Amino acid sequence: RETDLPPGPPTLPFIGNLHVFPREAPHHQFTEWAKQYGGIYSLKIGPGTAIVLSDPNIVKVLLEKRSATTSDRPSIYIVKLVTRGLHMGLNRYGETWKAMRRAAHAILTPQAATRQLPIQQAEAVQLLYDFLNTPESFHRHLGRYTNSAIMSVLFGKRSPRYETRETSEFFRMMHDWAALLEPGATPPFDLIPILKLIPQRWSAWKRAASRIRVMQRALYFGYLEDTEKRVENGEENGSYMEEVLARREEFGLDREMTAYVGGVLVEGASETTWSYLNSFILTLVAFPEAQKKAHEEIDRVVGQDRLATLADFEQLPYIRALLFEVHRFRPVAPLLVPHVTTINQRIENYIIPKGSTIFVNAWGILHDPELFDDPESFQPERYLITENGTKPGIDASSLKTTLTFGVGRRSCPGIHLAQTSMSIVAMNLLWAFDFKPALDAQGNEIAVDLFAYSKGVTMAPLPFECRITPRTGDKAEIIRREFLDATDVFEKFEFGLSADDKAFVERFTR
Ligand code: HEM
Repeated sequence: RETDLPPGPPTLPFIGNLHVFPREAPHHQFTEWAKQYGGIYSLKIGPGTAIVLSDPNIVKVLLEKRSATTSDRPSIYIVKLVTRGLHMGLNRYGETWKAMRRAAHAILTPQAATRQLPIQQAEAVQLLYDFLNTPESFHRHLGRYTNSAIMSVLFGKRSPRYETRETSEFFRMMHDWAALLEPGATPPFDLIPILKLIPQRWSAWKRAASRIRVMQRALYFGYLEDTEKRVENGEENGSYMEEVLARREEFGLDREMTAYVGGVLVEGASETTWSYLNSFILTLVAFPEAQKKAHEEIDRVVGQDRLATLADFEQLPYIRALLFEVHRFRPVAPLLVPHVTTINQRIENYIIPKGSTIFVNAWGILHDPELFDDPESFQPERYLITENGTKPGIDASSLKTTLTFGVGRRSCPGIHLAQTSMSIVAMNLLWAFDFKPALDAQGNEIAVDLFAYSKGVTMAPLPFECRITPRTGDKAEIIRREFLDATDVFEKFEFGLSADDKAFVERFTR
């Protein structure tokens, strides 16, 4: 380890800290090391350097104030093989990324999220309807909802069922793509470049990369062509990609870039929102007291006779606090997505060399007992006491409630859309249902496991069971009626449905 670097675990010759680098749920080990080495420490990965930040003040200085020079991403060979430099979320910081990001910003404004409220609200109604009919499949319903909602606002085309081709094929592709990106899933091409020369016929990873590339392109170009056809037929429905297509030249996007802007936004939105909403339900089941308070609040403000709308959200401080607490308690991306510095950075008395990978240990920050009272306990109230949930009386102004959406120029462009859609869904799920532990054969409650999570770069609850029941018979009736009333909104987003999709849709509207 170079003498100017922040401290870190002892290294071995050549490999540095590679032998102790955690392969599963790295945020836990990163948080343990933070206790030992502090809010900024370093890891040597062969000749390269990784810096781990667990101090919100240092995160603010390095990633926010110096965002112009800390917004690169690591160069990952397998990403290049699959996307050839077209992935906004994983691309290096450069002209292609800038053009894509410009387009994403132009369409994902808070006002645009409001314009898309009718379809978001209608998709949430279908979610309630699906929960009502087959509550045991809630995990799948959430998957359909998140994918269909983002597909509707981006490409103007919804998926009435999880089995609808666009949704099921998308999740199949994402499953394989995420598996390929997991640390350790491929040989260390980036550390030992000679491995890149292995021919495809001897390399299962290269074959997987080619297969995923084909699937990804078929989906993303397919979405785009469907939108173009709709526009040609005069069937615009205000979807965001209609605007991107119209302003393509202004944004500096060629056809490949345009298809990938849309596709990568669907990637960014689907699994994150899905995993967040699963954590939301998991915590409601695990913490009945919090659920009771949220129920009381929504009954007081919204009443029994109508669904909740975004206009109610401001009147629901406890539910807003509950949503922040879910982000804190189980952040979707506990280490965000790694950044890379493009110049040498001097910070405290250290020098971080150009090209170092920077991990923001969001998990460590949000579970730091110096910042949060009893951080392992679930307490929405903490966000009613201080704005960012930290202990009263300490100076934690560098820490924003949006940390889980990233920092600086690479922070999440979908934040407004995500917050709007998750607020609508969370309010209405609380309005409509009780969430209770599943029962075993003897009728005893089975406690949910708050630690049963996937162990990769993002964390999602492993499938769990629970009992979801409508809170009153009237509410069940209101949901059925609202679902029928949503037909008019849905129709503008239903194109090219398969025979099975059509049969499904017609069953309810006839
Ligand atoms: C619960 C919901 C979501 C969470 C927790 C989340 C979180 C994140 C995080 C942590 C990052 C990396 C930030 C960084 O590097 O500093 C990110 C990036 C990104 N997110 Fe989200 N996100 C969510 C929803 C969405 C939605 C709805 C969209 C699309 C509409 C989206 C699209 C993206 C994209 C394209 C990037 C890459 C940005 C870049 O590298 O320039 N995300 N998100």
